[in-house]
Amino acid sequence: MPVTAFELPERHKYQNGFGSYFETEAVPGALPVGQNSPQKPPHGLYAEKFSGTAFTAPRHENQQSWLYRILPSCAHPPFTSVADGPFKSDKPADPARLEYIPNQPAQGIGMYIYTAGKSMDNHSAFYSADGDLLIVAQEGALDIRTELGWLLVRPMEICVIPRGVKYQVHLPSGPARGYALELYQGHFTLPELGPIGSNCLANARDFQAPVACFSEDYGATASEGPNSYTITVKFNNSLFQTKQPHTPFDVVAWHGNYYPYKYDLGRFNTIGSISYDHPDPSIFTVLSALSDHPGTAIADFVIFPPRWLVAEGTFRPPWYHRNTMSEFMGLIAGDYDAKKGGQGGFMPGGASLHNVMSGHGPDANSFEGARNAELKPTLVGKGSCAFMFESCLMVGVTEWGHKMCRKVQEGYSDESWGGVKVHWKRPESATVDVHPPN
Ligand SMILES: O=C(O)Cc1cc(O)ccc1O
Ligand SMILES: [Fe+2]
Repeated sequence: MPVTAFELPERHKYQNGFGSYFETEAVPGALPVGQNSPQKPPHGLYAEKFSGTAFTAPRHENQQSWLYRILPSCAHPPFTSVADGPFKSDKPADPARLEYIPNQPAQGIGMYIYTAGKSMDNHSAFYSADGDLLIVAQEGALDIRTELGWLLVRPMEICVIPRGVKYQVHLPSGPARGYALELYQGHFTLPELGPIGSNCLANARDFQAPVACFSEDYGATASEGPNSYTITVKFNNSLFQTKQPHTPFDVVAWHGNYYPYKYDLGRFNTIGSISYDHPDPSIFTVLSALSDHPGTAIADFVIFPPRWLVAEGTFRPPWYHRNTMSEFMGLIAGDYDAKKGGQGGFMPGGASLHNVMSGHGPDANSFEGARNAELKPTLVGKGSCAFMFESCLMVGVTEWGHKMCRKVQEGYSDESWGGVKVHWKRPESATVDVHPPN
């Protein structure tokens, strides 16, 4: 079920819809009427175009918003490199001979597990120039102040912060943990529904965009006043910083279809087999980032929410498989029916990576359980939700992910599948030709 609603502050009002064209003003009359860039925008605001696709992208893909703000984003001193940041790429000068290849636009995805113990301060903001960030909250709420307004993202909710949107994260319920997927190309879409029809899975009306909300701390010009606001940017996987005298959260009104949004996973309308066999998990896709090849995603965000299993004569958990796509899985709450938990099991906050063509499936205990289970209608995953980032790209793991995090579970393969039993019984009537001899 959806996350329980409680009284939200005024700033947490939302506009509902996916890929919609919204308009919102925190002060009446702040949006210009009938044009985007009047000679003098209302209330002395600056008009700023914010594009999420190339200007000439086809209409159905085009994403942009117009922001009406107290000062334009360009009003800041130069950025300098953050040499000791986590994405450090600075190297001392050396006499090596170098040749340069032409720059390629970033492609693909990045996957992260985050933990946070303290809120960002009111004078800090961050943005990624590399891609859109899909955040999966697992523990602790994130109250995210963005240039376009606030999003409260609680466990069992997700949000997407598009490339370039500045934001500041607060932790209203204490320490937070979760997962994120950074998409370096394109944007997320809702999956096609095909014969399912015009509703189900994630419905467009359940996506929520913020309303405009601004603060007023500014110097009269870009260079006036103490440079007390720190802006950090992730640019080509390196961090850079600048300080400016005015708040970046000064957007009084905006309109457009390029904006951050959130979604409550409890609203997902899950579809499954009502006859037999286990369908492909693509029926659980919430959001998809398409490649140029139809049906093959750069990234799919797939969830495994509580659902009724009724398939007859069927091995109900996921089958054993090797997948041409890579599968990164996480557990938001509860347990997962292919890995029943306990010692060496899949735990909330944990993750697994089954890369391209790496064989996997239920662990031996889950397999034996499901093989012998009575096939009555069963609610699986009550109070639980696993998810998967699935990609057509092979996934590399950083030094941090391999070693430095010291969280890689020893013996995972053996504990999961070392104990799978042979159930093969050769029929006595069968004649077999075993060659070469063992
Ligand atoms: O590997 C997994 O647990 C994820 C998964 C679930 C499923 O129902 C079918 C295929 C699949 O990869
Ligand atoms: Fe899988």
